[in-house]
Amino acid sequence: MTLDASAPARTTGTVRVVGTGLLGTSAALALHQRGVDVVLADPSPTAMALARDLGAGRFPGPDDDPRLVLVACPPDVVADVVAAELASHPSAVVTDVASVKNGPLLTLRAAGADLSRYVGGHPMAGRERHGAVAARSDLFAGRPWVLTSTAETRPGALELVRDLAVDCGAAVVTMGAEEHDAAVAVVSHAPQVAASLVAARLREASEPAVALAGQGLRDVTRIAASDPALWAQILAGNAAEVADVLAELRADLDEVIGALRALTADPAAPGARGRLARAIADGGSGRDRIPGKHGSAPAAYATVVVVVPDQPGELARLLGDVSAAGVNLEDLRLEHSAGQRVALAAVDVLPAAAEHLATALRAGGWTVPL
Ligand SMILES: NC(=O)c1ccc[n+]([C@@H]2O[C@H](COP(=O)([O-])OP(=O)(O)OC[C@H]3O[C@@H](n4cnc5c(N)ncnc54)[C@H](O)[C@@H]3O)[C@@H](O)[C@H]2O)c1
Ligand SMILES: O=C(O)C(=O)C[C@]1(C(=O)O)C=C[C@@H](O)C=C1
Repeated sequence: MTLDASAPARTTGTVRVVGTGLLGTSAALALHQRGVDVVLADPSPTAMALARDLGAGRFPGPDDDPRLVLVACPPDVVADVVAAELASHPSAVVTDVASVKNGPLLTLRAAGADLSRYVGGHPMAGRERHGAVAARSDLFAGRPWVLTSTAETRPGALELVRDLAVDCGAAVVTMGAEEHDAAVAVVSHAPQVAASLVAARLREASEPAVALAGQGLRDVTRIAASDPALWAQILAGNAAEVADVLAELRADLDEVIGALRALTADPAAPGARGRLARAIADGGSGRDRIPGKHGSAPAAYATVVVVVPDQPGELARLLGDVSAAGVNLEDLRLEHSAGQRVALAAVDVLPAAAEHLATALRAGGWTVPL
């Protein structure tokens, strides 16, 4: 998805982005592309220079007077950095993007920071990579961006931060910091632990076993490649909530293990198959609740599978042909099989367009298995 960079930005004045890694540089790129004056700051001169060279904004000058400061540094220093920015820019509204919200808020309140000018934030978008080089201007497009204003927040501050999030292409959701932390424990933090633990089982698997890995394993373990230092901070910052979700997960796992042990002892163990089926069905019911694009209900897309030769430019050619067929691409997944010189592209489109697309691609010389 691309943002409409030609539409005028709602954000006016200078935005100072502190922490020019993945999140900070992605927001800076989105804002700068829409004409917003973006100033970049990071204790790492390399991170700052990279962000500038990628087109995310400019270096700070002596006369900068930011209207808005976006803090995108690691969670364990976020409260200190927000407090310092509130103090150094006494007329600016300060927001942040840290994945935990209640701990930093309590620290700021205890330190006597001016909370009237602080609005906590958390875009529900990211990647398993970090640093400016992984940044993308469309990272937030269509994704929820949580804002956690408080009773102390002064009028207008929330709207200013809302405009920034909207200029980045996000859909703003407001909630309290505690409610946020409980929610992300279920939808982000416990899933990260589960993915990492599943992937960790692969360390001792034999080479022939790992070579059989298919798309299911890749889907479940993508985020296992996340940054351990960042996640240690996130999990520690939301420890009680994440522990509660994981304890429920452990109880469910114990049920499944119990059923499997019962079947090992007696292949006809009464109730065991039912418990296994329920575990899978419950997962399906949970998954069905995940919203689709723009927070809407998941659309039931049809998938057209296309064989793509493993050569430079082939995927771009396929995307060009999908577009030339007049079909909107809703999603795309690539499946590589070990030792094969082709990949399978699973092209998701609206059901009404699937047959037309398959016919058009076959006519264009693509192999589209029935
Ligand atoms: N990675 C994700 O998927 C994701 C998604 C949503 C929110 N977040 C949150 O965004 C924040 C940044 O994460 P990221 O993935 O961009 O990490 P990152 O490692 O890519 O970038 C962090 C940047 O902060 C800088 N930094 C370190 N200490 C600093 C300090 N004291 N003051 C200012 N800058 C400092 C680093 O030099 C680095 O450039 C974190 O709080 C994280 O919880 C991350
Ligand atoms: O998609 C990813 O790779 C993410 O890391 C995204 C994700 C998430 O769990 O959804 C991870 C942590 C952030 O705080 C917000 C977003």
